[in-house]
Amino acid sequence: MSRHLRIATRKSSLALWQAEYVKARLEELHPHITVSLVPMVSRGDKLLDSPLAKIGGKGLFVKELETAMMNDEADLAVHSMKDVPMNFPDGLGLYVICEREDPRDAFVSNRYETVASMPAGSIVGTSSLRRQAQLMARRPDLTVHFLRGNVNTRLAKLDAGEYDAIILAAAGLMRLGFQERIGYAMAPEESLPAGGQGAVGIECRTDDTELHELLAPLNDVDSGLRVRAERALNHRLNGGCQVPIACYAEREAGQIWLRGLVGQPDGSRLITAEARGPEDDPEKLGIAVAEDLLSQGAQDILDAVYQEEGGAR
Ligand SMILES: NCc1[nH]cc(CCC(=O)O)c1CC(=O)O
Repeated sequence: MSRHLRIATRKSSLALWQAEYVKARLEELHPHITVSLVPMVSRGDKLLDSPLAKIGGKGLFVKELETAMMNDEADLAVHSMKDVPMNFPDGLGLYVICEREDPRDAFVSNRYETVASMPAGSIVGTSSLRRQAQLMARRPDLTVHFLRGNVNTRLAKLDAGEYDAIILAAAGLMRLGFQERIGYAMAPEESLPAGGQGAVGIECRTDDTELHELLAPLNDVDSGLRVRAERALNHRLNGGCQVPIACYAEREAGQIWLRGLVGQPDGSRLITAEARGPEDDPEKLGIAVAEDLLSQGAQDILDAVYQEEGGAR
């Protein structure tokens, strides 16, 4: 079967890396197909300098790619699972979750080895309320400053001396060849990752069964089960990557072990929950852990964050 496939992708270096990765895998698996990239600018990219939390909206990074697929200008889109909303427009679906890269957060600094060794008053850059909440809970004496932009921009701002340290996803650094910049990968106990962090997913049209077959070998069962549990938790809490929700699933002794956390952005309160459940129903486990968090008052924290976003912070 010969076919030409078009991959819709954002233009950031990380998005392009991920699209090139899927292109290479597809061409290696299926010598008779050709693959090209259709790079495009998403609303999220145009707004990179403003706090995404404020301009609100999940799916800021995927909408343009979805429109391209629906208009038959592209056949598939490659996403960081962390940024993909739970629900898909009619006619599109998520068909593959690829093998997950390191899901942990990375501590990056030119001055200090660890969070613990930073003196009081040190400035840490991140724009993730999830990272901020967990950092401030441990070290209320540190100062968090806003930091957005793609991976290269963030490293450049660190190197310019604007921050004593920054925290970003290990996966993005590793994919772009910056692994030597990682001071250390933070254990889930120190910084529980965002749902889906480190995993790449592939979205395409539901009626393109020929493409579904071509994509099938890219699916990684282990990563898929874990990310499904995490996404179910996020979905139950109605959260995207702009809210202080963390969750991380591992497989252990034939079960899925899911940990979840909702944190007050200033670190004054962290709500945690965890549970183990059967591998045949990751969604049920995700919902159960989410409901445990809700029963402990997570909604109050989330409501306050949403209110802040809607306002003129
Ligand atoms: N929210 C932006 C984003 N989306 C995916 C990644 C990193 C790679 C990944 O999780 O697959 C990043 C950057 C970061 O959080 O540092």
